[in-house]
Amino acid sequence: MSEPTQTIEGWYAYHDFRTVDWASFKSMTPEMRQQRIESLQAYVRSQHSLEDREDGSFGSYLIAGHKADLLFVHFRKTMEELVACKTEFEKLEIADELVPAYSYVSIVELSSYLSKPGSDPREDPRLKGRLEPKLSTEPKHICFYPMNKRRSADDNWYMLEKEKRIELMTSHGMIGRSYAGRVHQIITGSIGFDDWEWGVTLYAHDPLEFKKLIYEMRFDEVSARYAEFGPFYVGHAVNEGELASWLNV
Ligand code: VOV
Repeated sequence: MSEPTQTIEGWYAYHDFRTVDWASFKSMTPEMRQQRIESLQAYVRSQHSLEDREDGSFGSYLIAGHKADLLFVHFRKTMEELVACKTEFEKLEIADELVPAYSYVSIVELSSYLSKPGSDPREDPRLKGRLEPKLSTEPKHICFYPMNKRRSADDNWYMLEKEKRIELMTSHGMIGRSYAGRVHQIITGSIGFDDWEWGVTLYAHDPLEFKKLIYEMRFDEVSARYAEFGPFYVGHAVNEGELASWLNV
């Protein structure tokens, strides 16, 4: 049996994708619509104070394409808090018009592939920021997709020797690092939590960087041979004011 890789976990993550029921929204009186928009604005405002208290983080995004209209990303300290924030959202007046499109439950994960032998990665002062990411400081554009490492008879990631996995992840890390300052990644582990093994959340100032990076990684052995991907979502961050004008009909 090959040796499992040690991982360090941070905040729990809930990616909540929604589609707007425009027909229902348009059929309302302007007052009813306004009331619902204001309920969402107040909610978004309240979520931003999480970061000040270091209790979690939150981001709201508009999504391109027909798979979803909106994405709300929640980071929390515990799984219970993650469940509670879902319930809190469902109780908002506007929740009936924001139909669930997709969701993903995971936890921020750092693996020890590239840590120096004998070192304790927890002593790295940069670790807290990586395990407890502040979404308010991320670049505007977001890309999310879930993925697996392949477990087929010929190409089984989980049967590779640790040394081979380190070699492959080193090459992966080198490609990733050549995008430093252009793409920032948050890798969340989801084995036992959701249908895929990892969630990949990328941030960039220019969405074209997502395509460039993901394309380049497809040629790298760890992605070319071992990666399997779920649906891709791309969009950009909006504050409560932009969200309100976007919802206005
Ligand atoms: C900015 C881009 C970027 C950078 C710098 C980067 C670096 C790194 C490092 C250094 C490490 C290992 C240590 C750790 O920190 O965990 C990882 C780990 C991981 N990655 Fe990565 N990755 C990036 C980007 C990046 C992308 C675009 C993808 C999707 C792959 C693709 O083909 O679409 C990805 C996936 C992952 C995964 C699933 C893991 C965990 C694998 C496991 O088996 O445990 N990743 N990644």
